[in-house]
Amino acid sequence: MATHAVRLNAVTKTYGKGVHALRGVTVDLPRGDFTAIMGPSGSGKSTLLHCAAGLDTPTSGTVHIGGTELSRMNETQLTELRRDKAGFVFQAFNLIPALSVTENVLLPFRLAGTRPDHAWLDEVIGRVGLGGRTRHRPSELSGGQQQRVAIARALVTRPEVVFADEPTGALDTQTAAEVLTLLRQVVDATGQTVVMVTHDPVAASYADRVLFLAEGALVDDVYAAGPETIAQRVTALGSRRAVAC
Ligand SMILES: Nc1ncnc2c1ncn2[C@@H]1O[C@H](COP(=O)(O)OP(=O)(O)OP(=O)(O)O)[C@@H](O)[C@H]1O
Repeated sequence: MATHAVRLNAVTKTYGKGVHALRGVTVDLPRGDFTAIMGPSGSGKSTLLHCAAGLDTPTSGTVHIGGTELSRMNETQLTELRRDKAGFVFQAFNLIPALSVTENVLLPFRLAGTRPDHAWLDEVIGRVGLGGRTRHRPSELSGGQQQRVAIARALVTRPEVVFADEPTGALDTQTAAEVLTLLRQVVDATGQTVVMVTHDPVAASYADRVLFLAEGALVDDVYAAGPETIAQRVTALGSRRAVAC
């Protein structure tokens, strides 16, 4: 079995004729690791996440999720791969307003036409602390609770990896801390792999490893770092960029 959850090899992404969003990114994201991706606006964080998750296709290079290589897949195969092997958490929660908490969490099974494992469903809903709210609609929940529903939905299929794009971007500091603690617990308790894009050094400090991107290239990484160290590295990226310009 592959030791990496995700492997990128020499991944480039060029938009149109001249926007080099990724310039040859090579990185392994080991199973059971919580990785944060940081970098200035426009450095390629979301593009990297989207290429790693099969939401976008690299211009060149290869992406593996587990043992599966994505570049040879057609759109239908990629859709199935995303459904079976990836979970997604976005800044905007992306819940269906007319559905209850349980129905939102079960959505991946509804879309796939498969049966859920109800014991795991109950465990996931309990884990995110929504056991007493299963019949509520998203509008009856706080932002943090809605993001917990999205996290449960991302976990319920037992994906190879959970991709989170600014999951705390719409939350206040306290609620963000609760959501990040939850993600950390999920990684520690279940060995889940999480990859998270964030602008926030405090959010990134919950990760095992932080990757730093500048102008489409991986330029730095750090393990088990606190917010201050991470913030210093981000500042250093800014000056490196200014020098490069
Ligand atoms: N669909 C697209 N078409 C053209 N250019 C794009 C597209 N998506 C991204 N880009 C460009 O690619 C570069 C990287 O964008 P990306 O969104 O990955 O950066 P980011 O680091 O996630 O930025 P932010 O922190 O502002 O969200 C930017 O120059 C952006 O303008």
